[in-house]
Amino acid sequence: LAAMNPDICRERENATFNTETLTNMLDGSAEKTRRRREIESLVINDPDFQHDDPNFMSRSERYDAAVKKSSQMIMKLRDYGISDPEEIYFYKRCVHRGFSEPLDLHLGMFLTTLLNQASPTQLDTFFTPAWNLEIVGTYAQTELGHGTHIRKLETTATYDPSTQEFVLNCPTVSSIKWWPGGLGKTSNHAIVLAQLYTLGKCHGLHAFIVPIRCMKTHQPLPGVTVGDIGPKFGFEEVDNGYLKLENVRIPRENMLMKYAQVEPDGSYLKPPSDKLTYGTMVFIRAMIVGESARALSKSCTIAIRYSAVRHQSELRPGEPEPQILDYQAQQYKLFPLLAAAYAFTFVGQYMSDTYHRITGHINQGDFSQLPELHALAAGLKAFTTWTANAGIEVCRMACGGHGYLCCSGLPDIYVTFTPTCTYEGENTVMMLQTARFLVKCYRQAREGQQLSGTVSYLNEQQRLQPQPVSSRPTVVNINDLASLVEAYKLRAAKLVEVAAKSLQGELQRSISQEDAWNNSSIELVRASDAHCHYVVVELFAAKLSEISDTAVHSVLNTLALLYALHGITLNSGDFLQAGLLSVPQLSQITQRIKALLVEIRPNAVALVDSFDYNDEMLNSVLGRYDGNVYESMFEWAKRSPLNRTEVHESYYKYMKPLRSKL
Ligand SMILES: CC(C)(COP(=O)(O)OP(=O)(O)OC[C@H]1O[C@@H](n2cnc3c(N)ncnc32)[C@H](O)[C@@H]1OP(=O)(O)O)[C@@H](O)C(=O)NCCC(=O)NCCSC(=O)CCCC(=O)O
Ligand SMILES: Cc1cc2nc3c(=O)[nH]c(=O)nc-3n(C[C@H](O)[C@H](O)[C@H](O)COP(=O)(O)OP(=O)(O)OC[C@H]3O[C@@H](n4cnc5c(N)ncnc54)[C@H](O)[C@@H]3O)c2cc1C
Repeated sequence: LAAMNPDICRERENATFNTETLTNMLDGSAEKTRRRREIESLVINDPDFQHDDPNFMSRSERYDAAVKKSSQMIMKLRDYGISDPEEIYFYKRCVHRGFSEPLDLHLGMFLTTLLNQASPTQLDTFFTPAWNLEIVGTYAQTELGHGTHIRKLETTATYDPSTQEFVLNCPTVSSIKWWPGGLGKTSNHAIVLAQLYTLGKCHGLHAFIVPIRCMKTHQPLPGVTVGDIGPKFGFEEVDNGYLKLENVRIPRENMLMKYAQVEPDGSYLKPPSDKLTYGTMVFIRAMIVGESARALSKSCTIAIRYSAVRHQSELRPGEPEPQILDYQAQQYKLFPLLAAAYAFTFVGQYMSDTYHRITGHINQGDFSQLPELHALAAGLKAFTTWTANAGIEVCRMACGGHGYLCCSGLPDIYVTFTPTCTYEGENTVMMLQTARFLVKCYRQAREGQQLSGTVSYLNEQQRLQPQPVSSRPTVVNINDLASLVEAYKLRAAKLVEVAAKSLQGELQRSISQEDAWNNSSIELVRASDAHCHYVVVELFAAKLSEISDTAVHSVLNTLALLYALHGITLNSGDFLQAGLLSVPQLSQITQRIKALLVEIRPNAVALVDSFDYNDEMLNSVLGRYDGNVYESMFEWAKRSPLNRTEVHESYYKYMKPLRSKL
């Protein structure tokens, strides 16, 4: 075993807090950390789950290996008796080393949609076979022609009372289902979102369970055309698919009927809210917030550990080359992202808790908090994925040339993560959904209604009217987190007002609501962004009050300040325009940020160690815990398929004959 790299050892000795304490806090408790590690080691020490480097495999081999692992995983989860959803998730994440896999849609959306939208009788019929993987399903909503605007989806489900069946059709090319994960080759069922027609009337989008492949032979059923949509930017393990349905008949009982219903004679019973069909999307959006934290914390782990062992250039003439982590510019790239990774971890926990709390109420028949849940999940999904997406690239480039190698792990993190900005609701579209809610709340507050929850700040609109800077004694205290939270709140209030006024102004030019909305999109997206930014800063600050360990508290407080101040510098125009900040304060903030970078420097490696990514999970030669990067890069390169022979066959086929001809 090679010795630990001395630079990275020194980093760990210099930390001012106990890594394990922080890891326990991130997991929820010491017991939870123990259990997570136990589950991870079950996978890592399992010979069936030895991980061949996918970079040296073809797409078909990667799909094959992923299906093999998933099948074994299901057996082993049974054998070990792991049934807690969180524990299943740890196990699964470790089995697939963070890659997406063909059963993702079955586990994440097919089962979830059944649980939330099937009637009790339907659950009896479908859930157990689906849980036992006899039924393997996907969530088939998006079509070639429409992903965002789902009201315009064209697939139809027409009720035939004479046989008590629905007849499904994709009548046009643009109505072919396109994208669903696991649809191409893996699934034998799909939850298909289709326009419901009964007794000659269209009732909009509803969910149907459609068998697509024979349960015995796995051949496509009559009327079903199904396949893989081809190679993508990433997601190579996943058979995202197409599906064309032609006069496919399913029993009446296959429409999910917990809320809306079609009776045997074809009469239609309305759901209590027509947005309940969209529930699974809200769930996944809420979960994606935590994924943003993971993608960013992994990338920071790689870039910061590597920056601690990499030496380059001269800082002072004649002295040894410094660790690149000692360059202020390097710290300025990485530490704000590290702070964001922590912020998003806490926001992810909050979003998951909030989802479960409000879904609990919905299951009791109380739908009152659904609009806020939707607005929050949509906005935070967009806000955190945008930041993490850009941040992964910053981390990769901060590793110089070696970041471009697949063995750095960063390209895979990027291509796996970047579609979160698009799927489950395109980010701009999601921001506009949040804005719709914010503008509505703003108007309600204006009319004197008392708002609660994350938008309660809009109640204070009168008090919030920004005054000229000169008439205020102090604007914001840049050393005080509570004061920064307040500034973010005021900025959000201001930008919501700007957006609402833009709408109002447009309407006064007597154009339609819809055109006014389109002409105000820039302001609307910015309002949502500011609202989400406020929520994130607020939650980070709130988290600090829960931390009892003083050393951990101190280092997280530094990170929270950095997160808040860095966000102000990125959006300084807003804060200046709103009169929340003075010009001299801007340069004070830069000075303060520099001081915070210096404070964080000795703890940087310990802060990424606390995320506790096992080397097997991180899958990065640059991010190795022991810091021995060059040796393992050289070993990895030797395994490149091009190196299987000393002389490649192309030499004999092309170069050698060419030489004799010239
Ligand atoms: C953009 C919208 C939201 C627009 O919907 P619409 O019905 O036309 O709505 P509107 O007229 O703008 O608003 C009407 C109203 O509906 C509300 N609403 C909208 N969505 C929800 C929701 N989920 N929960 C609760 N409420 C919702 C809106 O807030 C509006 O409310 P309001 O009228 O203002 O009171 C919708 O079409 C949509 O959600 N599009 C995005 C599609 C999407 O997310 N697809 C995901 C496919 S699955 C996938 O990508 C899986 C990948 C996973 C993987 O591979 O791992
Ligand atoms: C890897 C991957 C996996 C997927 N898995 C699934 C799956 O399992 N099941 C499934 O059903 N779908 C799946 N999808 C599809 C995905 O949900 C859609 O691609 C997504 O919802 C975006 O819709 P779109 O492709 O129609 O984009 P478009 O809506 O065409 O977006 C294109 C551009 O138009 C803009 N735009 C659109 N509407 C508006 C508006 N109202 N206002 C302002 N701007 C607008 C967008 O901001 C964007 O810039 C997957 C997609 C990917 C990439």
